[in-house]
Amino acid sequence: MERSTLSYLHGFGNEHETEALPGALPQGQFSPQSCPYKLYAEQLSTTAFTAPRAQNRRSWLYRLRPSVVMGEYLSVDPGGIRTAPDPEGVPLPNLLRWDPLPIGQAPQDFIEGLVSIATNGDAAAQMGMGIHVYRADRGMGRRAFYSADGEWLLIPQQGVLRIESEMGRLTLAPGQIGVIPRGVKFRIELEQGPIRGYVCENYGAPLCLPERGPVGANGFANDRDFEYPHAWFEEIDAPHQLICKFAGRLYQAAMAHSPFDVVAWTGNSAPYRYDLSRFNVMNTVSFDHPDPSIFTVLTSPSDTCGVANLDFVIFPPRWMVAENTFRPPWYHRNLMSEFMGLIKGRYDAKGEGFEPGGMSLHNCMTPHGPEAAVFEQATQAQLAPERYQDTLAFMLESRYAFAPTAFAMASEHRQADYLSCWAGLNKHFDGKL
Ligand SMILES: O=C(O)Cc1cc(O)ccc1O
Ligand SMILES: [Fe+2]
Repeated sequence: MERSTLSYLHGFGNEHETEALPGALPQGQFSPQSCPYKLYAEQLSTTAFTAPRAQNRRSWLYRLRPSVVMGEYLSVDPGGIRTAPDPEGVPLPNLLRWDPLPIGQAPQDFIEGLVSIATNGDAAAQMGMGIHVYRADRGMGRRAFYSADGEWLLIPQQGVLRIESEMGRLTLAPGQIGVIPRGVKFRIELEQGPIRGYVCENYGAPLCLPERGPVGANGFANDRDFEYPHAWFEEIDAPHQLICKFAGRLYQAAMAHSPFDVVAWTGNSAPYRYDLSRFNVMNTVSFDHPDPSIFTVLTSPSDTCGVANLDFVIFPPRWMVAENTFRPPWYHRNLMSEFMGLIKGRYDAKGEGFEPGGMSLHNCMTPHGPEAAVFEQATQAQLAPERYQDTLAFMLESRYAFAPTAFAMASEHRQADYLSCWAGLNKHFDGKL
């Protein structure tokens, strides 16, 4: 497999500018009468034209042909891909957990291997998300994809992939995340396969960095660590297939050339990646277990201040120093619904059963917390400073309850006995202090 060494532009949401050929970007204006190299100018708006300036996202693309030069969209089978509201999906209060989905026997590319696990909200109302698992052992070749339904957050768990997009190329390995804005055409190639990971298809407001509040001007995910691709293009006049996800359906359109023909672009909406090891972890240095919102990497706000459409939260390697404290996550019930995955290692509330590549769903107000063995250990341990090593879990937290898909409910990889990991939580109360 080819291994690429790509360089990147830095800074979250910056007004980046990049050209694959010198002088390809028009200077001083976006839309001159004729563009350098006789390219076509095309604006890509991923927020409304009139969105407030701080949230407004758009880029100008300078390409060999405008995107409209393509065949008609024809409806195709969506395979395992589902979108909210999913008629087969029922939001359930039950605690649910899945073992990792195997990568499979038949050769499949990123799109062919996609299967949806849960959805929430309503794509048409631009709220909520779809959660999918991707599995692939070959690249997409002359197939390209975009979603009109939402922005795609890729969370790799195995293998190394390369996002080849209209706006350039990025590699992605476990421990990194990638975000592809709504509408941006891309294909996934393999650098080191097979690949497996999670996708969060965000129907709502584009992900942005959370506020820092009293923490100050630095910390958590720092803007400078977000990496954007340099412009890259190919000039291939041969048949390509464009697949589009629109209003929950999949369509396919023929193209007589590569859609990856953008020679230069400028703007603040483009795919980006972030290495989760750059997350500057904040936590207590005194006592008690803070809310996991301290680990929010990116958030998609809803229309209610402080109540997210979606928070992407991680549980990274860190020192644990809390004194006289039950250190694992507390037992709790939560307005927000929690979907979790594991990239590597062990998660501190669970032992065996929550494996890398696995998933759990704890919906709105469903009680949960550490399993019995973790409780025993945590209440008796000597509380010395301890480093949580080689571990990386994540949570997609949302105000909207999740509906697992029919596939996820029927899957042989769903753990029917998940509840039993709490069964050993016996009563210790004896009426005495
Ligand atoms: O339920 C979970 O495991 C996620 C979680 C972790 C934590 O440290 C505090 C609250 C919470 O929901
Ligand atoms: Fe929780």
